[in-house]
Amino acid sequence: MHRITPATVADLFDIAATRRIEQAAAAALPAHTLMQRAGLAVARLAMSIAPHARTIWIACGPGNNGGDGFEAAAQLQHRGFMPIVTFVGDEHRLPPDAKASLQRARDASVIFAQKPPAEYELAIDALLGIGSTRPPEGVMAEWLREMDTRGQPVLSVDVPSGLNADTGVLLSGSTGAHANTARFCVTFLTLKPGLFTAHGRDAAGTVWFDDLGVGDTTEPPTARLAGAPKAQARTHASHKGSYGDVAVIGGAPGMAGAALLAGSAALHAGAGRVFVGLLDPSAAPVDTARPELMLRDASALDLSGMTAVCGCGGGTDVRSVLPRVLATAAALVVDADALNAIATDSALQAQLASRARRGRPTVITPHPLEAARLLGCTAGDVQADRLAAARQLASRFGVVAVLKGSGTVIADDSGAPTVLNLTGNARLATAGTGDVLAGMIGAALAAQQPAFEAACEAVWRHGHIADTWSTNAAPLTAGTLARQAPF
Ligand SMILES: NC(=O)C1=CN([C@@H]2O[C@H](COP(=O)(O)OP(=O)(O)OC[C@H]3O[C@@H](n4cnc5c(N)ncnc54)[C@H](OP(=O)(O)O)[C@@H]3O)[C@@H](O)[C@H]2O)[C@@H](O)CC1
Ligand SMILES: [K+]
Repeated sequence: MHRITPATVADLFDIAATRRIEQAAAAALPAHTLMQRAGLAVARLAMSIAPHARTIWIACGPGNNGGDGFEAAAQLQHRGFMPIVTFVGDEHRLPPDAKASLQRARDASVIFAQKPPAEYELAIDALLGIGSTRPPEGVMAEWLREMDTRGQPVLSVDVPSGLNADTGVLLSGSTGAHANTARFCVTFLTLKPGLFTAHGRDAAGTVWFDDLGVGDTTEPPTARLAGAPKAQARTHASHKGSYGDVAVIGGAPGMAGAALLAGSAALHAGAGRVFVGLLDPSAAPVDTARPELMLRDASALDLSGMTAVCGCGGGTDVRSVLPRVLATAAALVVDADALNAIATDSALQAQLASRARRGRPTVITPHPLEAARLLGCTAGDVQADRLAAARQLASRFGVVAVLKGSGTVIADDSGAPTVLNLTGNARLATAGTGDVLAGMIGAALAAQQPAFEAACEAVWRHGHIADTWSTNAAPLTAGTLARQAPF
């Protein structure tokens, strides 16, 4: 069993693949072995989360997830803890593994109760796993709410109950995201994408993985965790030309700050030279705080040898420069208002899609609403399946798509597994952090990194700054974030 961190490199598998892996493994082992291993893993993690616990509430559901809970109860009872099981379901309709584990819990003299204990030190959620098909309701929903509000740590078995393990969507009725409840999840056989995006990260908390001794699989992964990027060594004899030129195009009247933030981020992320082409004709000719940034009129920049970062603070004015940017930029990051302009203009969409055919790398960085506009759907549709939405964007426009949000998704149209990013936190929920990310990706592209790798690495580093920001330090603003951009 090991803990998943932002440094973890691992494949992720959807529910269908997990079922196939489970079936193959179960067929090769004596009956009930997998569930006994799963229950033991739950008990071990429970003991390490709450070593001094006396009472442990285990809520068990009607399927094999509940079976894992019964098995954990038996194990904890043998180790001198007091597990109290509440069960919702029909004992006679339990699957065979779960039925056997229920018997083992009874044989171990585990206490079964109708209601959760008045006092407990840890709750184990074994209500629903990957077989969750609809929103939990009735007593199940009540117990999930109770776990969420009692303030004691919660350990989810396999997946938080009610969470779709493929998409990370939490079906209504369960909450799972109460900020004051410490949450843990031990997941079995495979890591599931839904644990790491949409509601998944809040609902699961700290994730542990146990392959139940099954080892590697030949199943193709659904997605992957890419881990920490390697530090980029720079040769001594390199010069500013070695790291390329970035041109930020944006900053319509009143919004110069967004373009300057992206420029600052590109600079700190190691770009050789950074130009900022402002769309505001009355903008100051120099940014005295960052004199390294070369401010220009957007229309005066020759982008043919540059990486353009287009859209930051672009307003509606960015529309007029987009045809030239899409046609001429050697490499391109399309962000914010440039994405909104493209979403409403089929000619610009065709131009964007034509870049791949011309061998020009392009990364787009939408948040869910921008993604929805590009796909002609709602933000809710995008959030309902973030991996699918990112893949659709990538294939429709021939780009690398970075779908921002909790568990940023990075997809391209090469057929390579989609990447889910594990860095970042709510410190990034402040204005301008998206501009900083666009600038960081721009710097990586300008240094000739392949677009998918550039996007994955910049997203990881951007989130890592927020993750390692000291709680005693001043709040992390976008300006500070840009200055921390590492290379
Ligand atoms: N077999 C093994 O050896 C191993 C199994 N493992 C464990 O098994 C888990 C998968 O087990 P599973 O397939 O039985 O699915 P699970 O999530 O328990 O629920 C299915 C039941 O819930 C019901 N149900 C669904 N939604 C509901 C709702 N909202 N409210 C109420 N009921 C609802 C559904 O009913 P139905 O939809 O059919 O009406 C069905 O009865 C997996 O996540 C892992 O923990 C691992 O330990 C590896 C070893
Ligand atoms: K569960």
